Amino acid sequence: MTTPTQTNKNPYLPLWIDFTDKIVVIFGGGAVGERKAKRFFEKAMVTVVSSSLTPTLSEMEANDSILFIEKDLSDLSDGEIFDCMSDAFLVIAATSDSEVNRRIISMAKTAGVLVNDTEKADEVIIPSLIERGGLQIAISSSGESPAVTKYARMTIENAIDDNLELMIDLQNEMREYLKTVVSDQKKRQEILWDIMNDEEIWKLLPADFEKAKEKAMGKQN
Ligand SMILES: C[C@@]1(CC(=O)O)c2cc3[nH]c(cc4nc(cc5[nH]c(cc(n2)[C@H]1CCC(=O)O)[C@@](C)(CC(=O)O)[C@@H]5CCC(=O)O)C(CC(=O)O)=C4CCC(=O)O)c(CCC(=O)O)c3CC(=O)O
Ligand SMILES: NC(=O)C1=CN([C@@H]2O[C@H](COP(=O)(O)OP(=O)(O)OC[C@H]3O[C@@H](n4cnc5c(N)ncnc54)[C@H](O)[C@@H]3O)[C@@H](O)[C@H]2O)C=CC1
Repeated sequence: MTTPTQTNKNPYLPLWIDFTDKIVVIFGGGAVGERKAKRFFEKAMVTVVSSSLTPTLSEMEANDSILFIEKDLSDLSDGEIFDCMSDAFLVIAATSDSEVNRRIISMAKTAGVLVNDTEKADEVIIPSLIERGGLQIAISSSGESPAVTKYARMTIENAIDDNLELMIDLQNEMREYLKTVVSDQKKRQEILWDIMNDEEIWKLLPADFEKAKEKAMGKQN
């Protein structure tokens, strides 16, 4: 019998997770560990376990942006590695020693902690990310070509309207306001799309937000 999951060969799905107060433990403080630390440090609590750090990671440690545990992982027992990841929500295996990475991944799986393998697409993939205020676009090639993922990010960044963040602010204010004055959801939806498709509002946004809002307010009549 064929189930829907069996016909869909790509097993990945994106999720948006709130990382506040979550612990991310990155093993390996090289170029890749640094890129991953930059992704997470403003949202989560990041610990880097490594025998060395890049200059940028050292600076981040000095600023208390990350916690650094200086260890040669080859010298550690399984128990000691477990201790490093015991409170983690996500573990990232990013050392240049493949054997060490395999050990970390197998231990994280045993401990039931989510794990990102930087050497191949495994349980968790770290995507490319575009952020414009509340809007986030995550991109992945399911591990098939990180270069294409990066290229797609740059292409999409160039295609995004510069004023998207301002439109998000306006839409957010308008949708909250409309909920209080227009009881019919379909009508609210129509008004919001009317605002979105108004060239003049897009032009007003960077010049005069209040004027753009005035014009948007006029749409409810
Ligand atoms: C599976 C994955 C594991 C993971 O989650 O880390 C992984 C694996 C590997 N990447 C490798 C190489 C490169 N990685 C990049 C860039 C990024 N890699 C990222 C994610 C991922 N990389 C995950 C899959 C993502 C997906 O699904 O598409 C991004 C999106 C996020 C981030 O890391 O921040 C970030 C772009 C950020 C941005 O700028 O937008 C470039 C581009 C460049 O720098 O030019 C290159 C060189 C070119 C190339 O090889 O394509 C190698 C070594 C290959 C070798 O030995 O030859 C492996 C191991 C392997 O798979 O062989
Ligand atoms: N996912 C991705 O985007 C990419 C992944 N890779 C993979 O990422 C891994 C790391 O690559 P880079 O950061 O460029 O290497 P790197 O050489 O810049 O850094 C490796 C780090 O691991 C640490 N390390 C190595 N052995 C250790 C041990 N026994 N104990 C403690 N720390 C140890 C080193 O001190 C160093 O900080 C490689 O396995 C590579 O295949 C490479 C490029 C991109």
